[in-house]
Amino acid sequence: MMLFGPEIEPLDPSEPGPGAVLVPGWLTLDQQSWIVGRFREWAGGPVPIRAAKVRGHEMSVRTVCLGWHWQPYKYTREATDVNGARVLPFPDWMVRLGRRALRETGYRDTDAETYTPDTALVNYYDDTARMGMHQDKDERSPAPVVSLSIGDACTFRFGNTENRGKPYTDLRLRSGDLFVFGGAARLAYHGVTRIHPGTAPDGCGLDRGRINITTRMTGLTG
Ligand SMILES: O=C(O)CCC(=O)C(=O)O
Ligand SMILES: [Fe+2]
Repeated sequence: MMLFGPEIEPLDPSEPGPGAVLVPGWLTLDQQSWIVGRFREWAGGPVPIRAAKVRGHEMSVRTVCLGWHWQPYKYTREATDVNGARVLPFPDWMVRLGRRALRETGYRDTDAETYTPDTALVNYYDDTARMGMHQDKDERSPAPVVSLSIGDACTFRFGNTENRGKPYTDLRLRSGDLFVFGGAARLAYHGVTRIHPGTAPDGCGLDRGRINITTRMTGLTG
């Protein structure tokens, strides 16, 4: 396992790079299954989970948002591309979790304490879902993205900030893993090339598929 913070030199070119930190098994099984319970509530609405449409094509991933609603390629309070309802508020426990994530991945205390994520994209992947290489760049704040994974493992491709291609590193994100990307890695291209069905651990709360939660600071007001 490799663990380094944004202020530390990259350890090895095969590692994701400065600002990107993977912490395997960060969430306990109890925490994972509790979060899956919350996911089932969020998925029901007021804005039900849906596949966002990119240039007329539905994504294979289905997403429900908290705090701000993301649609290609903007954030709004109301899900104008779904049913017009206002999204659920961003939960306080997720702010605390995000701050702890930064503290425990080598971010400076001041960065961790001021981290106030105000949106979460909660993605559900079935066996065949994927996510193409992209940057998370609809946020105006440079604050890190905190990513939590539950359920089946995936191959997560973490690339460079210039383009979708090489160099990139293929990582395995498993149930309970924390991945943080900020600093020099904040605008790195990344995607999910495949799900590994049947790899969810007993007790994580999910029998099939994968949940990924990313918390972000939009930098928006209103
Ligand atoms: O599922 C993942 O691990 C990544 C999700 C992602 O990149 C996103 O929601 O923007
Ligand atoms: Fe992303």
